[in-house]
Amino acid sequence: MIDLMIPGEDSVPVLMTLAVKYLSDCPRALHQLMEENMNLKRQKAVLGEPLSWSDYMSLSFTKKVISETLRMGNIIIGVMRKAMRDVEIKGYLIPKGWCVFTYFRSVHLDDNRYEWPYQFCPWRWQEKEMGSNFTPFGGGQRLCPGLDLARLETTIFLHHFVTQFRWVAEEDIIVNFPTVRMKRRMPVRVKRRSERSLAQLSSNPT
Ligand code: HEM
Repeated sequence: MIDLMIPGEDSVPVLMTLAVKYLSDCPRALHQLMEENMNLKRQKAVLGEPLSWSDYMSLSFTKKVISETLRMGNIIIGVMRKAMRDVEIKGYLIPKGWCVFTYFRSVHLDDNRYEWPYQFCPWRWQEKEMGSNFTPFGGGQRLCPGLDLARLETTIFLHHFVTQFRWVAEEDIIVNFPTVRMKRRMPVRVKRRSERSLAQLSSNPT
């Protein structure tokens, strides 16, 4: 249990914080995310049903926002491996006993793999599957077992945050070393949406 809690404890809040940061800086993405989630909230209010797994699966733009946040944010910047025997990869020899650091940031922000890599662009995820160019959760035998939970928790957070609150983010910058964090801890002024606007939402589904 401890093994699951320690890696899961910090990474998901960082993912949520970065999503709020990128969305604050990209009003078009925020607007589309809000529309998608407001539509779902309206439907659920009309039907009087709680959120379900299929609702989660239907939030396609929200998924893209999370993928793009993972790509740009690089919450885990890379992973280390030790060669247990001589290994040859694409003509390069990694001798037995050597340690290798695979640096995810260099792949996720490589302009040969992603157009305008420093631009937050959730729409890019419509175009192609990123495959081995996208490894925020690692890969192979040590693939993060919390990857679906991390995405689910972040989706639930974003759904409630954008449908029930408005916010204004203060200026802040992302620090990438030694761990990813916000320099000023990302101060935001949050205001709950009024009861009236939420009531209008449920009485006027269009
Ligand atoms: C944004 C969220 C997360 C990111 C970016 C992330 C990333 C990663 C990465 C890259 C690895 C591979 C480490 C390696 O290969 O050496 C890993 C491993 C691991 N993660 Fe996550 N993780 C996240 C959330 C979580 C959550 C929510 C949990 C648990 C509830 C979790 C549990 C673990 C565990 C137990 C391992 C070790 C797996 C092993 O060594 O076999 N992670 N994670």
